[in-house]
Amino acid sequence: MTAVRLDGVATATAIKNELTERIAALKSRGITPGLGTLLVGDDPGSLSYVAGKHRDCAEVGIESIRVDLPATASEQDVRDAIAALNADPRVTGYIVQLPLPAGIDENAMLELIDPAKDADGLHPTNLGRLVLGVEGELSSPLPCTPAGIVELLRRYDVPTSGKHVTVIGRGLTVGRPLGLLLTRKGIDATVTLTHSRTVDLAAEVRRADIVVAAVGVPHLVKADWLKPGAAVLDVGVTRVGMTESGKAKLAGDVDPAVAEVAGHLSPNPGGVGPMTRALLLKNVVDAAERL
Ligand SMILES: Nc1nc(=O)c2c([nH]1)NC[C@@H]1CN(c3ccc(C(=O)N[C@@H](CCC(=O)O)C(=O)O)cc3)C=[N+]21
Repeated sequence: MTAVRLDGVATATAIKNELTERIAALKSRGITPGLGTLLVGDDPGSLSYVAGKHRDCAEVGIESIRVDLPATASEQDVRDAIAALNADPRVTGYIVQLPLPAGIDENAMLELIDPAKDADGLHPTNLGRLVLGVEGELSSPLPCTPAGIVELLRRYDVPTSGKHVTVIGRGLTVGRPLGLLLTRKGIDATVTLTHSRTVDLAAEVRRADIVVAAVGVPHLVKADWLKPGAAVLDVGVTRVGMTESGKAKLAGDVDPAVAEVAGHLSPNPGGVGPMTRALLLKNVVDAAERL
């Protein structure tokens, strides 16, 4: 068997095309959506993700405002930058790129974000609305990677209702909110949320119809762990060296041999990463439409 490729690049392009019309409609009402990014330090991965987000904005006609602080920035510097983003009328939504350097209290910084401008859905109010299952008028931004994963499954008609999903990783940006999203009414999956203390991870993966790997352990998920035909989403990325031309060599959380057993597989790169960025743009447009 060779798995159907869950093409995140093509799907993200489709989403961006849909957003372009909504952005034009906002502009005709005099509202220009603007995405702010706050990056602290010079981690090469984070620099590359932030650059990608600004490229995406340019592509769809969202203004983008970039704030970069040096790795030596104090917590007060970060507080000040967040206050400035909250006050800046050009910024209709923004993200604080994670992780922040050691010594800066990440949770405390996330609490300072104006929930109405929280493009990542990581402010406690918005995470709380995800737990409450608030939908409609007050609907909150969803964390971008979980929303991107669910959207990728939906657009490829991979059923979730009543299906068993094993999520590997309990981090703030992926595993933990993904468990909440997948168990919402309308998505209706049964979720096993695993982590570094899980006993017999292979057994938890083996009973899954859908496996989401988001831990940053290269090639952790093996072909012989899978139920044949399962859908596999490879989210983690680890820099495992450099190519001769000086580009970073990246490895996902899923062993490439999984493609022979899985029914669907998201490549990495080219899978969930571009979807994360597309859903970030959607959060920005949603927030601007609520203005
Ligand atoms: N507050 C916050 N929100 C985030 O959403 C957030 C974050 N912090 N910190 C880091 C992680 C990681 N992340 C990625 C986004 C896009 C790609 C992506 O597009 N990757 C491309 C390849 C890399 C590239 O083109 O630069 C791909 O998978 O095809 C990867 C990783 C968002 N994150």
